[in-house]
Amino acid sequence: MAMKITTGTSELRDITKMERIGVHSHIRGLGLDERLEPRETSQGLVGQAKARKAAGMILKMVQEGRIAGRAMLFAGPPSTGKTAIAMGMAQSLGPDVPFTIITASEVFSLSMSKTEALTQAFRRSIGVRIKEESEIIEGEVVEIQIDRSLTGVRTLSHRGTIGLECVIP
Ligand SMILES: Nc1ncnc2c1ncn2[C@@H]1O[C@H](COP(=O)(O)OP(=O)(O)OP(=O)(O)O)[C@@H](O)[C@H]1O
Repeated sequence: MAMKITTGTSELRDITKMERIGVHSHIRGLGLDERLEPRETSQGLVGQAKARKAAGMILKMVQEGRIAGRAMLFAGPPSTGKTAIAMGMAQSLGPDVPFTIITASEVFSLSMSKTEALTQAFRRSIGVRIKEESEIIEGEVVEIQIDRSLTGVRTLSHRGTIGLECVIP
């Protein structure tokens, strides 16, 4: 796929997000058995047995509703699987649990305030589904009446009425 790289901030941000999704797209869970023991290779993860088991124990407490609103800190050298295990936890919690990545450089960006960056990340994380319902009235327009002021003075806003001939089932 061709990608255009310009100095525009939004385009650069999109590419970063796509790359991050790509490098972890093989992860579908923590790869644990029913006793929370890590399978050697499972759900896209391999090795890191102790870390996966520890993450699985926390995950079980979350699933059972025993902990909520807490944070986990993953520490370790670069590229050792911290993000991968966090992604595995989110995947195990199901499709309704969004995985949101936010980098320090986004929070300290010059183009956006810290509050705005954090607000956007929270909005992505809470995964609110907005359902909008609207009533549609179908019919044939039989009359259009625009109300004009009696003095003849033009105003910016006009009120009017549209008459519809409808068939009500
Ligand atoms: N145990 C694992 N099994 C399979 N793939 C893994 C495992 N650990 C890491 N990876 C993959 O290796 C790459 C680097 O891992 P990841 O980005 O999770 O490391 P990190 O510790 O979060 O790095 P950084 O500190 O630089 O952010 C990613 O593509 C990730 O999916």
